Amino acid sequence: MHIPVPSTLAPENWPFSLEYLPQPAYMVGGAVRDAILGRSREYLDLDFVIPSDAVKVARAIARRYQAGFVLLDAERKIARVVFPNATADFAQQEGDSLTTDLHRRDFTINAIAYNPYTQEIIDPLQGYADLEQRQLRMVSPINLANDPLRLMRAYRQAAQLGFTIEPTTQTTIRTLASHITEVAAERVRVEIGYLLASPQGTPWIASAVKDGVITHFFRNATPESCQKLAAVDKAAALLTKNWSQLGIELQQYVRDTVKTTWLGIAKLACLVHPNPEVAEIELQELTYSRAEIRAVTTALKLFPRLNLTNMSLREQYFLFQEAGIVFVATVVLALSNNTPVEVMSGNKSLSAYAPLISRYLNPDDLVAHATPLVSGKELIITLNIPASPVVGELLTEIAIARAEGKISTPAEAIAFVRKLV
Ligand SMILES: Nc1ccn([C@@H]2O[C@H](COP(=O)(O)OP(=O)(O)OP(=O)(O)O)[C@@H](O)[C@H]2O)c(=O)n1
Ligand SMILES: [Mg+2]
Repeated sequence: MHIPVPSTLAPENWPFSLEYLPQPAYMVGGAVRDAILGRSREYLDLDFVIPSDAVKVARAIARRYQAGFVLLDAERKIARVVFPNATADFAQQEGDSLTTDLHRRDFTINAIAYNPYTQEIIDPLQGYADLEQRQLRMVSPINLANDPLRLMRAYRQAAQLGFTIEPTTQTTIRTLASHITEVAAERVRVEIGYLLASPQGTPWIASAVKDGVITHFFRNATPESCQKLAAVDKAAALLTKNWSQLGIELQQYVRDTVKTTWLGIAKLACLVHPNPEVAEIELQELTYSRAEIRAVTTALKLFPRLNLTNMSLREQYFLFQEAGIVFVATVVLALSNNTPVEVMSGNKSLSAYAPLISRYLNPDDLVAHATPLVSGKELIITLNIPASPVVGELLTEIAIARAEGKISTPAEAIAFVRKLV
């Protein structure tokens, strides 16, 4: 079958010139797949297969373009060149022909090659037909067993591409599910991260749970946990509709080294064991960062409190102190846990959170974003008291009294604590 070459594949769109590639050289993987699908990629990530000297080629290109160079796998000869707006991986061809190399890959849609010199698409596994049918078909069961991360990649790519998993492939994945434990935890975490971040991720996480691919990491994950994920999606959509700023925050995480968004944190909280201590162990084993683990356990601990009615200002103050920036994930979790998916469309339950959300979104709010009227040092000097935990307690009382409108100046704060000590 003749497959038209998408213009987006052309070397003019690459971050380096074709003349630096030996002949032959092939582009493979996600970039070819996505170009054929007409899918635009926010970040250019190219994969090349080169019959020999792949690492040398990569090194030469990195040098010529003053780009970053990373030797990814010395044994299999894979190197990465990092450009300002793109990454290109150069891998030595596996086996003695391109066809052999393509036969060692995970899914047929990822085993299509493009020869930039001849402008040919090479598709020995009929990946194009599967692209047209929008399905992930394994190249072979052995390939899945050889690198069991591929079991999870199936769900992740189905979610990202809006594809289905071809039935025989899915049956094979179920059979091989227990092999997922052979994979480095970090690689698993990355796949779970993609699934959590994908707008279509929830039904595919549910499939992966059902097929036994995720349950080795989250032993408590059940079909009910997956219903909670759906409720989180719905809660996030509702909150976002009413408070657009929350929508922006849900997609963000303070530290950019950490990829999990607040929405992802809320979803993780549905998958982990409900006991925060057990959850912590599960997340540690998956190599989540301390910040991510703390975010999940904090949201788990705090969300029931958001469902209390008539919280005093003092209670609200402590809630915000403990939650900090995890408030966004906590409120999503509270809304999703409190209300069944079917009735969540009514605004009744939503309005229960409105006062807290307004406080959180107002940087001048004295309950959610308390700033000190006086410092601990000032208290120690003015009141002539020793440094001790009492100072912290007094500062808290000042902050609460200020939020309650009882005091508003440093002088009033000092007078207020004099009566306390
Ligand atoms: N466990 C893996 C990882 C990758 N590949 C092959 O290597 C290619 C490039 O891998 P990668 O960049 O990780 O995935 P992509 O399919 O390119 O998807 P993405 O859009 O996430 O980059 C894949 O298309 C596939 O052919 C594989 O067979 N098995
Ligand atoms: Mg890729």
